[in-house]
Amino acid sequence: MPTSMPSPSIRTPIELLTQSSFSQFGTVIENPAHSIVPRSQRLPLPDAVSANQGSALKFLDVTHLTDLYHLAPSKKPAKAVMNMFVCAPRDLRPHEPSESMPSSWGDIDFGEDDDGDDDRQLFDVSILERHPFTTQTFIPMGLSQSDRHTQYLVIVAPTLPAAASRRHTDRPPPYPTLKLKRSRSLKEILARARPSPFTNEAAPPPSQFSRLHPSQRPKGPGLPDLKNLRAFIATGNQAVTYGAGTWHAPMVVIGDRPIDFVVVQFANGVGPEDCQEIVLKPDGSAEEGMVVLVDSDSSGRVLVKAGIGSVKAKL
Ligand SMILES: NC(=O)NC(O)C(=O)O
Repeated sequence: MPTSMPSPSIRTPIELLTQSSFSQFGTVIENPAHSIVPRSQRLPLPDAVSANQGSALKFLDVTHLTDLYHLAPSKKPAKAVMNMFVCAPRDLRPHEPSESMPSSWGDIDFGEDDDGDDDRQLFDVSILERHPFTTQTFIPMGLSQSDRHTQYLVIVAPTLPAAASRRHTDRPPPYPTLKLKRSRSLKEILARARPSPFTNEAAPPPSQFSRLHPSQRPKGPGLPDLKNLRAFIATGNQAVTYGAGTWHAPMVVIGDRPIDFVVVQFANGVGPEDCQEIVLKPDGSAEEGMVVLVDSDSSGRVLVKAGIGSVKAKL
């Protein structure tokens, strides 16, 4: 994989982080009782059971941890690890008008900072990374839902089809691929045929990946689709899981103080299997590269400018 790729100049507005807006990239973990998304727009709740002698409600399987390291070239097994990231607030630069394109995503209020009191700053996205063989869950500690002075952004991009990535790619990086099986006997071939000559089954047997929850399936080996980059603002009561292979920016804290995150993932210690990075370089004609528009009101609250709740919703 190249270590860098040319990037167009695109300005991306911020969306609210919700399970449905984020579903193609992974999962959002939150107590549904505190969700600010209207019930009609929520995905089905995870199953819950009573626990601790009736004193607790236990939501089951709230995120889908994935370990695909058995498909890694090194075959080195991974172990589950919990790391802690202490993420300092990022530098934002002052808003300047620009010829950059608006993001192709969402219902965008791309106009100049029109409300006299609102403040617009810019975050430059200069690097993306992915963990092809594992999910990665960021759990903020000590941050409340109502904390408006310190929040975090989750910046992600879909994956381009492999063919569209090829012209940028010298050597494909390690990526989970299903191995072609050795040539099969006639009996084995017939056993997979549908309708089956041996049973009444009509549906084809599922592939290894189709058995996985949609958020767990590998995204493909391609480069990030920068034109469809998305930026979400999280509240302190939300944790986030990046699906295996999801291109994302290193965590972006906005505000006054660092956020401590406990980070849960698998790892096998083989550098390019654990983490792959790509630097975004504004291409020759591009003015500024990939930029997230960070709008906030006079109290420092980040404003949501695209997707659900974009009508000047305040977090
Ligand atoms: N997301 C983030 O901040 N960092 C990583 O994913 C990492 O593993 O370094």
